[in-house]
Amino acid sequence: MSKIDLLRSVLGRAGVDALWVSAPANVRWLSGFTSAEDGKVLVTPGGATLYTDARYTVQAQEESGLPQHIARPPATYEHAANTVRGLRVGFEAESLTVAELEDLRAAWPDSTLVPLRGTLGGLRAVKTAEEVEAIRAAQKLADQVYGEVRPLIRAGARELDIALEIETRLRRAGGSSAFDLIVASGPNGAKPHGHASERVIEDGDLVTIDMGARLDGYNSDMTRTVAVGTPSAEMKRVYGAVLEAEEAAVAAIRPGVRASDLDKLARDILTRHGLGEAFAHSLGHGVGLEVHEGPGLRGTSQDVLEAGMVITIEPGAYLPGVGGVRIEDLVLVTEGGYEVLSHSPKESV
Ligand SMILES: CSCC[C@H](N)C(=O)N[C@@H](C)C(=O)N[C@@H](C)C(=O)O
Repeated sequence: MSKIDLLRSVLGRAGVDALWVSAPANVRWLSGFTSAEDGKVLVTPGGATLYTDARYTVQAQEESGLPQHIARPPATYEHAANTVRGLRVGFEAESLTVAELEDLRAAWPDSTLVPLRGTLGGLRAVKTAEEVEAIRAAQKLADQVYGEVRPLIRAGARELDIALEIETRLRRAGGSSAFDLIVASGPNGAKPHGHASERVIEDGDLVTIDMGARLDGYNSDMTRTVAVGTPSAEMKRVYGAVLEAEEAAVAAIRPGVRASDLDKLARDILTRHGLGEAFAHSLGHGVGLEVHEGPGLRGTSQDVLEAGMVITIEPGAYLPGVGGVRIEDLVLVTEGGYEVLSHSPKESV
């Protein structure tokens, strides 16, 4: 079944006849068109059209097999008005701006606009074999670059210099950084998203490196925390607890497991070590065309793991003024359980 047909099969359940797709990752997934600047797809019972502007005429022809219409709003909306007349048209509540919604309402007076959440995200959570290979390739590049840069993480180096080395090597290999790199040393490790600063790494620091490669549009995500010299007994204990939680959560991955149960499993372990409050975020998330996508591995998640999902498992513990630890693997859910896609070593601390 094509992706468009798969989407049509869920639109009825969502209570709409058609969908106006505006989130760049969803546009790309449906149409193959890669520009995040200007691309929309209208899916109706009888067809699907890719809308973009004249800067992307050639690119759209090269990348997408969908029929295309080149225009800028409001001409885009006026062109689509005939097609959507009398239809209930879903729109992506998480990505359409209020201004765009107002313009759609003005241009489509004879349609009913219905806000939808997660319709395409739900479909994208289970990857095709090609998508899994793309993510595997991105992670392979990340593992290679991490291995090259690991010897540079030592006392006297600045966090920024480590980040620059990683970014440069990802670029040279034809990829890019999937997100603003996290290199957080010593007390900076207490910030889960401590972006690389001018801080000079000191003897005794733990250093958290959270990095991802983006290759052909697909992302990877992995975190390692390493010791420079000998860390304090307290941070060694924290590292051991986070590693225990991470390994236990990975080992519990299989189709049918509730994402919220996995989060609880890891959280309970950290709580037993007195670090429940220090685990300040969710256990993990899906990874694909976006670094953060479905399923969500958090306490409130309704998601259930399925074979073909690619997820992260990344417990952490953050102690303000002291430091932090996060350990993250990228994992494919398989029919029989799981396959860890990230292969960078987890060092003993
Ligand atoms: C801004 S991209 C950061 C990527 C990083 N590896 C990451 O996923 N960090 C997690 C702590 C995170 O942001 N988790 C989200 C899903 C959350 O808990 O809300």
